[in-house]
Amino acid sequence: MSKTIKPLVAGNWKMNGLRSHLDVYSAIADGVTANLASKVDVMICGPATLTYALAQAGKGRAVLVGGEDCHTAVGGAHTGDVSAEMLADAGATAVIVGHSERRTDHGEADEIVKAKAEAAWRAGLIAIICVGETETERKSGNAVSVVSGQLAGSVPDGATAQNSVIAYEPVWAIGTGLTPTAVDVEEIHGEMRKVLSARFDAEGDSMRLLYGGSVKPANASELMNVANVDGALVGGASLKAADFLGIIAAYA
Ligand SMILES: O=C[C@H](O)COP(=O)(O)O
Repeated sequence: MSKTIKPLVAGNWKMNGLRSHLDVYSAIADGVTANLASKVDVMICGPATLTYALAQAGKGRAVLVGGEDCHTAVGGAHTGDVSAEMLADAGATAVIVGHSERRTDHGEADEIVKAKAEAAWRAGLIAIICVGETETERKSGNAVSVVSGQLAGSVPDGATAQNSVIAYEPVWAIGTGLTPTAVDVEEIHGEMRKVLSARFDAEGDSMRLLYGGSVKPANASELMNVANVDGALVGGASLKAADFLGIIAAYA
C-alpha cells in the first residue's frame, strides 16, 4: 500500500441481495466510524435493483454506493440493460466495468469495457475497471502480458486518479479460496503501476490499484502490505458485515 494513496475497499455483491440485505449495508455503515472513514474509503456495489435503496440508506453515512455494470449508451432500445446515467440517478457514485464474470458470461472484450468506462465518466461515475488472467494464462507464464494487454485495451485515454480505479482480479482466485502469493501480486501490481504511470504520468502514479479474489479478514493484512495494492475488491466476504468490516480494518 502506498502511504500517499487513500485506500478503497469495495464490496461487489454480484447477483446477490434482496431488500432484506439492506440490513447488511446498515451494519457495515454502522461499523465505518468517522475515524475509519478518514483512513479508508468504503463502497458497496450492489445489484441494480438495490442501487436506489442502498443510496437512500447511505445518506449521511460513509459507505459509498456503486453499480456492478452499465451499458455504453445513455438510453434506448436495450432491454434489460442499465445505463450509467440511471445508476447515477439512483445515487451511485461508481460502477464496476469489465469484471471477468461479464467478460465471460456476456463476451465483453476490452473494446466494450473501454466504452463502458467512458460511459461511466459521461455520467459522472468513477469507473472501477477490472483486469485479470485465467488459470491457463497464469500457468503458461502469460499473466503479466495478459494484464498489460487488458489495461491497454480497457482503460480509455483520459483516465485520472479521480475518475478511475483499476482492480486486478485473477480469474482463478475469484470465489475459490485461492490467492496468488504476495510476490505474484506485487509483480502484477508493479507492472500495472509502470504501465499506468508511463501512459498517464502523475495520474497513473496515484490511481488506486485494488486486488480482488478471495480476500478475507485472514489475508487482508498481508495483501494490504504488498507494494502498489491500494485496497480490495471483495465478493463473497462483502455479503457478511463482520467479514467485510474485518477486511476494512486491515486497510485502516
Ligand atoms: O469482484 C469481486 C471478485 O470477483 C472477488 O470475489 P470473491 O471475493 O468472492 O473471490
